[in-house]
Amino acid sequence: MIPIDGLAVLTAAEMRSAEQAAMIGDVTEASLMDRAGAAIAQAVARLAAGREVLVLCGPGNNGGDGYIAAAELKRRGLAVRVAASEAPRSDDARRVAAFWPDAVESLERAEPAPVLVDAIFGTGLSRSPSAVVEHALARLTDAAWLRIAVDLPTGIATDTGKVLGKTPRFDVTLALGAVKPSHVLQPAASLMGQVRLLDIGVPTKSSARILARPILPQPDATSHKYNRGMVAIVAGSMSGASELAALATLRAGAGYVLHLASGDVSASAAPHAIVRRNYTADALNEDRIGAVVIGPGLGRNDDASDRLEAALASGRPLVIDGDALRLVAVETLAAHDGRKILTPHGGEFTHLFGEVTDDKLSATRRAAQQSGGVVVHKGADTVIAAPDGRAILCPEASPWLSTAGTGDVLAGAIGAMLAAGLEPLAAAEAGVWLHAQAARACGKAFIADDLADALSAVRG
Ligand SMILES: NC(=O)C1=CN([C@@H]2O[C@H](COP(=O)(O)OP(=O)(O)OC[C@H]3O[C@@H](n4cnc5c(N)ncnc54)[C@H](OP(=O)(O)O)[C@@H]3O)[C@@H](O)[C@H]2O)[C@@H](O)CC1
Ligand SMILES: [K+]
Repeated sequence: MIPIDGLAVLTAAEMRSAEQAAMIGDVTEASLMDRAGAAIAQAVARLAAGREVLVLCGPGNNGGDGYIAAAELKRRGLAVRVAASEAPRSDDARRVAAFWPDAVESLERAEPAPVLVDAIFGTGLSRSPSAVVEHALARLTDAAWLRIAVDLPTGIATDTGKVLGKTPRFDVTLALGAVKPSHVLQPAASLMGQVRLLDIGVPTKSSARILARPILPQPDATSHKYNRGMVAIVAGSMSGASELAALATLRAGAGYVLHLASGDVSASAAPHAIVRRNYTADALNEDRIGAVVIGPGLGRNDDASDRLEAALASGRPLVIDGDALRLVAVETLAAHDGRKILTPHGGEFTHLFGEVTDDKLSATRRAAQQSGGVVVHKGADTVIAAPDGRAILCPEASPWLSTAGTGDVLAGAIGAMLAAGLEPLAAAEAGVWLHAQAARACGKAFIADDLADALSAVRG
C-alpha cells in the first residue's frame, strides 16, 4: 500500500494502454489480474486484522480481482465469504471465479461482515449501477466496521470525479496499477477514504501526477533580501486582502515584499517587515522585482483596471488572482508573452473560461493552453495545469481552508516561489504544497492570518 504523493495519474484509457504495453513475454492480462488479486489480499489481510471479510464481486475484471483476493484470504486462514451481483462475464473473471472454492452468495441476501470489500465495478463502469446493486451496497457498507474499495468504489466514473449513482463512503480505496483522476477529483474523492496504490508491475507514464513535496528554494551564504525574491503586491480598494497576501509572501520565504497601495500608506502598520509605498505604475519597473501579485483586494473599478494593465505591461512574472481574474480577458492573457500564474476558484474559472462541461483536469489543461499561463484551479481538488499539458492534481488538504482570505495567502505563497526563481509550474506546486501543509498544521477553525503565519514553520 503505497502513499500516492507524486505518483502518475492515468485515465481509464491510458491505464488500458499501459496494461497493453506491459504485456510482453510471460506477462498476460491473466497474470496481471493474479498480481492484482494477490496484492489486494495482502492489503486486506493487514487491514482486517483477523476479522471476517465479505467480498462483493461484479461481472468484470474488478470482480475477477475480488474472486482471487477472496481465495487467497481464505488460504491465509481468514473467515471470508463472497457475494456476487451477477455471474462473471469476462473470460478472466470466469477463469478466476473458479478459484473460489465455496458457494457464492446472492448480493441481495448476503449477511454483512465487519470488513466489506467492494469489487463490483472499477474502471469499466459505463453507467449508474442498478438500484438493486446500490441498495445492497449501501446496506452492507452501513453495517461494516471497515469498508475497502478495490480500484474505485462502485458507482464512480474513473476520469471525471463524477458519482454516477449512490456510492457510499469508504475508509480505504486500493488503486490498482496507477492513480486515476477520480481518486483526487471531487465529489468522488470525498467518498474514498485513504487512497493507496497497489503496484502490480505495470509501468506508468503520464503528464499528470499527484502533488508532491517540492524542493523549495533555500537561502545560502550569498543570499540577500533581493536575490531571496522581491515581490510587489499591487493593492486596491480592500487592503486587508493584499496585506494578507504580503504577509504570506514573507512567511513563505521572500526576502523583500513591497505593498503598493493608495491613500494612507502607514509605515507604522504591523508587520513592519512589509515595505509600504504609494502605488505608481513606475514602481513596478524596479528591476529587482521577481514577481508581481495582483488581485487580492484589488477591486473592480477603473483604478483596478489601470493597475492590471500596468502589471501586464511590466514584464515581471505575475500571479493573477481574485478581482484581477474578473477584469482580465483570456485574449489579453494569450497575447501577453511573460510568465504568469492564474489562481481562479471555481466561480472565477467559469467567468474566464466558461462552465466546466467535461471534467476539471481537462478543463484546466484547456484553460492553461488558451491563456498561455499556469492555471491553479482551486478547490478541495485543486488542479494545476501548464500550457504544455503537464498537470498536477492536489488531494484535499483540509476542509477548514474554506474560509475568507485563504486564497490571498495562496497567491502570496506562490508569488514568493516565483520570485525565488522557480519556473511557473514548480512555483505553483510549491505554493499549493506549502499552503496545504500550513492548513494541516493549523488544525481546525483557523483564520487566514493563522494560515499565513504557519507558512514559516512548514517552510522546511
Ligand atoms: N489496471 C490494471 O492494470 C488492472 C486492472 N484490473 C481490474 O480490472 C478492472 C477493470 O475491469 P473491467 O474493464 O472488466 O471493468 P469492471 O469495472 O470490472 O466492469 C466492467 C463490467 O461491468 C459491466 N458494467 C459496467 N457498468 C455497469 C453497470 N452500471 N451495471 C451493470 N454492468 C455494468 C460491463 O459490461 P457492459 O454492460 O458495460 O458492456 C462489464 O461487464 C479494474 O478496475 C481493476 O479492478 C486487474 O484485474 C488487472 C490489471
Ligand atoms: K470497486
